Amino acid sequence: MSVENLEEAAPPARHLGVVHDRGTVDLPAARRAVADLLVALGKDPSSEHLADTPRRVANSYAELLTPREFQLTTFPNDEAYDELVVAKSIPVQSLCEHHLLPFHGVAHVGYLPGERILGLSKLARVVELFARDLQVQERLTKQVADWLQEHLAPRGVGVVIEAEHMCMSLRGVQASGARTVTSALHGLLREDRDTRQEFFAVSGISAS
Ligand SMILES: Nc1nc2c(ncn2[C@@H]2O[C@H](COP(=O)(O)OP(=O)(O)OP(=O)(O)O)[C@@H](O)[C@H]2O)c(=O)[nH]1
Ligand SMILES: [Zn+2]
Repeated sequence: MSVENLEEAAPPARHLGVVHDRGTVDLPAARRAVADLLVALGKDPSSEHLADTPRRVANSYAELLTPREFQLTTFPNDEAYDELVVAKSIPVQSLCEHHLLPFHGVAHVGYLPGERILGLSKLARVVELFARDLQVQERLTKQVADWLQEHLAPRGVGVVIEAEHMCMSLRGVQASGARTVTSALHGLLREDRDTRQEFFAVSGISAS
């Protein structure tokens, strides 16, 4: 089969451009601010050990706050697959907007296909899209669910995030190991008890 024929035989994929503009990081200003912070903390940013720290910290925040764009690739659900699709234990790491400290854990993202199915990697990419921001876990969970409902129009969506917050572990109450569980549901996963319980069971969450 020629290359052209192979391309013709490939399943039709639909690409939706995804741009999520939430402002840009001003790196020089961030570097200056980190140097000021070091001084405020009683440290000397001109010492050999700290000389490059403002640059590293500014770059780190820029990386953590800049979502990677991607194409939302979907395919026709030609086989009329009508059971849950769940991507389990997607690593999630984000920054708490109260303390600028990380929270990290896993996300379980599921949907009940309608007319189209989604390229599986996109479930993890949607989590990352919203995780690279200053967040609270509740908002992050809901943004992922809302976005999938809006862009994929499935018969249902479920998102569970389990995460440990460094602001709760390293400082303050120092509840190291405590994990927060949040969920957001749409469509049949919200309305139909059996479907919801199946999603929670597959995600390893007991839903009595
Ligand atoms: N709801 C929610 N709260 C969060 C999240 N991340 C951090 N927090 C909480 O945000 C709250 C901020 O409360 P404050 O009392 O203003 O901050 P604080 O004095 O540093 O509080 P402590 O952590 O209790 O010492 C804390 O209770 C954090 O645990 C999150 O994702 N969701
Ligand atoms: Zn916090």
